[in-house]
Amino acid sequence: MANLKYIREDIQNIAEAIVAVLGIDVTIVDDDLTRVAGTGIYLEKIGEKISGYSAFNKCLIEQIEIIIDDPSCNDICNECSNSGDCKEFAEVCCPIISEGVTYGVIGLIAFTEEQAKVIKNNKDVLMNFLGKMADLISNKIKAQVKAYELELEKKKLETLVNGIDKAIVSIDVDGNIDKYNLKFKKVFNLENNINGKNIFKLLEFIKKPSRDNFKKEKSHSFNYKLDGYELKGIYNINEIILKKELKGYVIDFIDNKDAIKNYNKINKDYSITLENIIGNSSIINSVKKEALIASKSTSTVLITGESGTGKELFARAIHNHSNRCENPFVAVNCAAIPDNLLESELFGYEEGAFTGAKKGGKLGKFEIANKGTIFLDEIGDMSLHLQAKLLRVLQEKELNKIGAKSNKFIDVRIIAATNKDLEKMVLKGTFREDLYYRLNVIPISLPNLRQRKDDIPDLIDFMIKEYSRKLEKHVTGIDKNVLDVMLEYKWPGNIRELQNIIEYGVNMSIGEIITLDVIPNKLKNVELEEVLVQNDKIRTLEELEKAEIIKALHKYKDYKKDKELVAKALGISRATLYRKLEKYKIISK
Ligand SMILES: Nc1ncnc2c1ncn2[C@@H]1O[C@H](COP(=O)(O)OP(=O)(O)OP(=O)(O)O)[C@@H](O)[C@H]1O
Repeated sequence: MANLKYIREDIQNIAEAIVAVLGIDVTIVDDDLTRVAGTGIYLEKIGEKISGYSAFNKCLIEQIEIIIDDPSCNDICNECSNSGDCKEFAEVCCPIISEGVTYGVIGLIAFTEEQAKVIKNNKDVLMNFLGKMADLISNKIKAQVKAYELELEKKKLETLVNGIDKAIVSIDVDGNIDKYNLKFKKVFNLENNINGKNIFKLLEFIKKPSRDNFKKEKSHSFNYKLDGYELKGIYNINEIILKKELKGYVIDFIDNKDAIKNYNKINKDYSITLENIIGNSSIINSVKKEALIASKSTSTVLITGESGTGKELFARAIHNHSNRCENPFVAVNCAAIPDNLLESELFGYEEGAFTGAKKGGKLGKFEIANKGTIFLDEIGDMSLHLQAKLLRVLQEKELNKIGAKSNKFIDVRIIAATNKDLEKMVLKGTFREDLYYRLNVIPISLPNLRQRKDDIPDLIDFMIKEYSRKLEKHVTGIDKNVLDVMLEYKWPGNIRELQNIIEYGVNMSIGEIITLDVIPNKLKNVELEEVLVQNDKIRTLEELEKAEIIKALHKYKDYKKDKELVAKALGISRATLYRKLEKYKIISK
């Protein structure tokens, strides 16, 4: 990227300074033998390619200095194509070299006898002088290369900073704006020229950093309002320190909505769609169809189903299929947050709403989910007081923030979920009937795993792959016996429980196949669980015998001589015990 033509002005000045001192004309050519500077008759020939000047060519190629003091008997001149017409009486030329690369040639040319005499009489001095001039030019080239590299770095940084999806600005120690990216101006609706303006005046919410307390004050929440435009988020300040001296700060800003969007993007269930929810049983397929229809509507959806059946997964898929998918999906677990905090979590509050309220107020989940979807999980656990507030939001589509003077319009799609029987709760008076009907516009009932046993093999396959990858194991499948056990088991914890068992199995497996020995006993002794649960049912003697055998196996499962102890407890021989295990198809370790 270096060429003499980029510093043409500088080298022309050098050429003219030489003529002024020596009275001999100067010409400078680049590595292409194109004249880039010249004096006397060469002034008009700048830009032309020199031809036949073989001394310059030789000087350039061989990186040597050349003096011709008598062209009539000089070998180079004799070979030169221009030898008949040459008007030169003498010449001195020197290569311009920087870091081993030749960038051109500088030469002194005598067009009169007198000038030639000066050259002849001062050969060494002139050669030395010309060498110094060539060095001067090569230093200019180095500076030009540095300036180019710096400009390139600057351009790269500018492109990088503008490509970041975050507003960024740098300021000097007094707060005067130095550099910023496009997003910074866009996010704060700022006018065109903000260079040199003071950030503490422009964005009053920014606190001037104090050096003593800098670490503690690095991050703050902010609330920015300008002509009806409002923005809330977090900003971080970082120091710019050069050679131990504070030179300024870089401030970045995260809009609360952006933060949620980004969270959603990295969350594993972000991209879940109905097609990639595992399961092909007829029951789950018809639920998927209902969910697809629900995704095209804006009405409230109520998803019911036992714990771990995939209610949140379906809620996300509905959101992702809807035309709100580019906007936030905000999940709130109503049971996990104490009632007194849930209100501010959902609806937010204004600054100064109550003692202890945060400066700048707090954004509620409903505001964050604006234009998107809010997922109210475990809605059955919401207090009656909050149920009333939620009902108002649903009816009026307006939000009344704690401490706010007026209501705010919100556009949020609600998907609620519960594993409780809301109808029963309505009858008992613990859930508002009006809210129940408002929520239950599109009901979706998720089957438990017992009702979709056909899906178990696919789910197991999917989970084995997932955990093998995560845990860096090479487990590829399960033993047929394990699958039989799993198909028999009742799965009270549904898919989440299946996930736990597979994760444990993949962890514990030594080989490629998950075998019975890494499967928890509760799965193997299905009947025992039933015996303990259904003790009021009348059973056949065979059923009773089988149950007692399982009970005994369970009791002595951790003993070394378990079969012997079981047989003894049941009052039968070991051989009879084995026969009965075979008969009742009881799997035991
Ligand atoms: N069809 C499926 N394929 C694969 N994984 C699934 C499927 N359904 C659910 N899961 C996984 O099972 C776990 C439980 O699902 P999810 O949290 O959606 O259930 P839930 O009904 O909302 O549970 P809870 O009522 O306890 O909140 C999650 O890790 C989810 O990714």
